[in-house]
Amino acid sequence: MTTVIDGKAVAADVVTKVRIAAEKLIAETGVVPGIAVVIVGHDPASQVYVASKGKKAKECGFHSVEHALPSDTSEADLVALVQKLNADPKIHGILVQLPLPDHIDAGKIIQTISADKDVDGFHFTNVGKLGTGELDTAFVPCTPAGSMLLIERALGRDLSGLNAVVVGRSNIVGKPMANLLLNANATVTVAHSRTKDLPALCRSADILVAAVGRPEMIKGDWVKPGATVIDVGINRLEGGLNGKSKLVGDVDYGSAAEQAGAITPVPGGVGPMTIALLMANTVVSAFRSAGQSAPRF
Ligand SMILES: Nc1nc(=O)c2c([nH]1)NC[C@@H]1CN(c3ccc(C(=O)N[C@@H](CCC(=O)O)C(=O)O)cc3)C=[N+]21
Repeated sequence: MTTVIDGKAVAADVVTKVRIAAEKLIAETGVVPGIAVVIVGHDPASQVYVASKGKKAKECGFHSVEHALPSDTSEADLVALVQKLNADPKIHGILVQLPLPDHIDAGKIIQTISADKDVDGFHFTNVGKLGTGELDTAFVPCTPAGSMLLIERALGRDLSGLNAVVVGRSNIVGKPMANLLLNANATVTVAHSRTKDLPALCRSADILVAAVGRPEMIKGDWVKPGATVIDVGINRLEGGLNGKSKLVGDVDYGSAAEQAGAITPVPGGVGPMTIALLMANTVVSAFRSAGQSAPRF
């Protein structure tokens, strides 16, 4: 029987733990975890994510601010805002929603965020700490960290001896995902558009993570029977029911679910975990700033 991994339920568990940790920190130190989300421009999908981040932050009892800037905001003005947030003692987590407009150098903005408040885990310091296994003081990117929690829950055991294949090599998902799996003792292969015989490689995976951004690319006959399949893709397709758009992953869910031992749906899989781990990283940041040992998630 295939297990459908309930990302929404696991995310709700994580959010409850975050709220309890936040209450404890507030009671013991008076420090209220604070998050700032910055969005430039009007991309409707981005606005939806930013709104749900604000809502979850309130649920966790955080101080939460949102800066919605016009699409013609200059790079210098955005740098100045990030510097102001870096210096603001009420803010423990800063997230600048990506992608940014073309006239702004996203890399420069990310490196301007203080590594201690980089709850996205994109700053070189945090990338380096993940790469060297310094997970106690790193911030790990939210989507791979959330995917890892789903994998651990689905398997309920150490990953030693298991083959993991990550399809996609982005800095945001593929590369950090590979590092996390390697840290957990899996044998990891990272595949991408130039990989030879991708279906055969995928069939070798006990853990298959799809993060390519191509709707329904990974088919059922690419999945090893019993494998754990994590679908990071969020692709909005036109022509769903009643002319509404339809959300699909990078995995062809119908055929893959027939092979997989456990599989994440889209929506309701990795997406809610991303937001939950953002809250977790923010409360951890607040604990660190108060000189307290941070909870683990
Ligand atoms: N600096 C930065 N950090 C991010 O983490 C970041 C970002 N920029 N830019 C955009 C992407 C996208 N992202 C998602 C978060 C939650 C869902 C999510 O909750 N999805 C729901 C469905 C939502 C829907 O219906 O659209 C689900 O999969 O069930 C999706 C996508 C975070 N991102």
